[in-house]
Order: sequence, then structure tokens, then C-alpha cells
Amino acid sequence: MGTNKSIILASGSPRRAELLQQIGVEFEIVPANIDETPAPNEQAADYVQRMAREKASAVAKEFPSQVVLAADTSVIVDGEIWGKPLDRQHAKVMLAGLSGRSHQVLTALAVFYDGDVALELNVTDVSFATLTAEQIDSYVASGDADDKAGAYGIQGAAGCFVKHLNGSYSGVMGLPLYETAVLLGKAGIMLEPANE
Ligand SMILES: Cc1cn([C@H]2C[C@H](O)[C@@H](COP(=O)(O)OP(=O)(O)OP(=O)(O)O)O2)c(=O)[nH]c1=O
Repeated sequence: MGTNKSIILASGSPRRAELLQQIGVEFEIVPANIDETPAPNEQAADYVQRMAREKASAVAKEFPSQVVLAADTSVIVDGEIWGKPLDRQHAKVMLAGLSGRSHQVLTALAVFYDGDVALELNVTDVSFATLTAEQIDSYVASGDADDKAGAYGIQGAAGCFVKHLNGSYSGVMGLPLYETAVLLGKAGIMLEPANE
């Protein structure tokens, strides 16, 4: 697949870049730096959409004539918003909290184009196996939990913690590809079959 125009990915996440590349979109990376603190009593879906919109908006201000895409991923447990772990001890607490039960992963997308903004939200239910303390300790020691919402990356060793998923694998990884194509289509970026 290929596109007719290059966009800006307002993200420092290597996973998002990898996923966008997977569907043949041409892009440049300009990470956004925003305050990611949830507002008091902010609902999870509102929070991730606000974050995605603020990331895209911050970069769109610098590049007003470009199409700018941003995303935000949070893990939701009983309505609580879990972002990235603060440290490795926190990562262990998070994984113990996910063990043997299901949670939701919310990824919001925002695209700024022609002075307009469009949003999409992906909600995926993920069911975790019961994890032993040894599994949690060795996974956290590997460093893979450090920079990921909910302290796990489905695309790495934690893939074997996931018993069942209902929704979008790419959404859990940080960039739901179906919704990305829908949004880019709204912004006039059509995904085309590659002619290589
Ligand atoms: C749940 C889960 C999250 N993640 C990652 C995706 C995101 O990079 C990260 C969630 O943090 P985000 O705050 O959404 O994104 P980010 O800070 O990494 O990047 P940016 O704001 O610049 O776009 O967790 C995985 O890679 N795999 C998973 O299974």
C-alpha cells in the first residue's frame, strides 16, 4: 500500500511509527510534549481523546498546512486510567493488578487537517492469564514494561500473558490501523495499493 502525500506523526512512540509504516503511509516524526495528567473525575474515553487531540494540536500549530496524526493509549481497570509505570516497582504492581482478569485498552486518534480535527476511539478488551510472581519479576527486569501503558507490550514477551482479545491488536499496540485508515481518509489521505 502507499499514499499520495506525506503526513506528520505527532508521536515519539516507535510502535506507532512501525504500525504506520506497515500500512504504507509516508510520514515524518515530530513528537508532541504535553501535560498528560488526567483532570479530576475525567472519564477514560474523554481523557484519551483529549490527549490525542492535544498532541495533534500542539504539532499542528507548528505545521498548519500539513496533516498531523496523534494517538493516546491507556489501560483501563475498573474505570481507573493506567498510563505508563512510574518505575519498575509500580510496573510489578500494575501487572499483578492485570493478572487473571480482563481490562480494556483505549486508544484514541486525532488528525488535524485543513484547520479541522477528526477523532476516532478504539476500545479493546484484553483478558490476562494468571501470572506468577516469577513471571512478573522476570518480565519487568527485561525492561519491556518501562515505557508502556499498563506496563506491558502485547507485541513482545507479554504476548503470552494475553489469553483472549476482543477488538484491535494494533489498537493495543498504540495505533489501531482500521481507525487510522478511516481518519486519514477523512483528511484526504487515501491508502493505495503499492505499484512496486
Ligand atoms: C498496552 C500497550 C501499550 N503500548 C505502548 C504504546 C504507547 O507507546 C504507550 C502508551 O503511551 P502513550 O502516552 O499513548 O504514548 P507515548 O508517550 O509512548 O508516545 P507519544 O505520546 O509520543 O505518541 O504504550 C505498547 O507498545 N504495547 C501494548 O500492548
